[in-house]
Amino acid sequence: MGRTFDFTLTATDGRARTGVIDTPRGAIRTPAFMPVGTAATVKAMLPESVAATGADILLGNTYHLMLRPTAERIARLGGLHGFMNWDRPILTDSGGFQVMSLAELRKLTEEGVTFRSHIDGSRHMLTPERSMEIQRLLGSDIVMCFDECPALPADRDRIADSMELSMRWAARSKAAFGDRPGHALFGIQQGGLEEDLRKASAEALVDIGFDGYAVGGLAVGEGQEAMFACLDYAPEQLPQDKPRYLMGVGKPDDIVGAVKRGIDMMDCVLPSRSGRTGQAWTRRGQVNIKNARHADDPRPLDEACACPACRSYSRAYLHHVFRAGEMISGMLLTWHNLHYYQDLMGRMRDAISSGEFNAFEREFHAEREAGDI
Ligand SMILES: CNc1nc2c(CCNCc3ccccc3)c3nc(N)[nH]c(=O)c3cc2[nH]1
Ligand SMILES: [Zn+2]
Repeated sequence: MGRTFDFTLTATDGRARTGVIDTPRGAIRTPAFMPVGTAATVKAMLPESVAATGADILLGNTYHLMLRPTAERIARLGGLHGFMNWDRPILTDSGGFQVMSLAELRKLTEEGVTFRSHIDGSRHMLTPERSMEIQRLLGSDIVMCFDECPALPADRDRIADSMELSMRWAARSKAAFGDRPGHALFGIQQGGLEEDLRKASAEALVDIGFDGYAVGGLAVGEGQEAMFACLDYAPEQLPQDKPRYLMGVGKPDDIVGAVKRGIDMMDCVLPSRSGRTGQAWTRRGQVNIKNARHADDPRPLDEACACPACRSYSRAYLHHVFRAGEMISGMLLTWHNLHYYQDLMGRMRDAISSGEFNAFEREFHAEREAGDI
């Protein structure tokens, strides 16, 4: 294992970029999509299957793992990589976002957030310092600052106060993180949809100094148009020589639009969560496999797809096992969706490398208009 964490840009096309993040546990090709492994598992997938889809890195979560089985237990067992049998890079979120969206009886102060577990009601506290300790115990390669992500819509004063709190927490996160060669700490930009507040947040983070920078506070109900309007300026407020990570995004067309606007990394529960409900993402749009029209269809989900579901099973079979509630249904559709997302990222990396991103984007949208899927 080397001891470095380095980002190298290999090509740009307009504002879109492609490159590689070298870490001691392996390289991350960007733009990258990171599957979410909430409770130390990418639901319905074996780790080797996640790797087979082309994922170079996956996400873990401070909030879920601190509650169960606790970070201390995972550390005693050798850390998250050994625990969940994934030896490539892991990025962990800092827990703040999940506390605000999952926990009960939350109390937010300058110090941090106290809350009750959504699992058993036990009382817990997360602070920048505790979040850094948990992520160190987990052994994650990319650590996220402890931040506050305000729900939108919110008035400007609320957004400003929240952003300033997050910047104070970013400084405390950096101080608590210390100097850990081979491990990275990412700052998280806040500021809602306010360009000047986003700028102030970016400047505060650069002053503190991070190995990468996330665009936080989006994909919280503002809608694609408002998100893209913010991405028309926010990524370029962040250092161009460091990875830019857009948190919690998104649907395939969100991802294409974000890469077009200079984003290098994304994560979303959508491909795995929707796979478990029978929603398949294909080049030609979404297919709900539970729909009766698939009951006798001998064709694969997507003729152009090389995943195990599309190579070896018919729509009729997938329709049947979903209707019957069989476990293989979620396994096959999750695998397909994660494969489709990684295939999309690979096609974008290639398009940017050959200076053909605009042609790629046109083709991407044209295929989806084709209809009849
Ligand atoms: C969906 N929209 C959205 N997600 C956001 C997240 C969470 C990103 N996903 C992490 C995750 C990890 C494991 C399991 C599940 C999720 C954010 N995280 C932080 N720290 N800050 C944000 O501003 C922020 C904004 C977001 N918007
Ligand atoms: Zn497939």
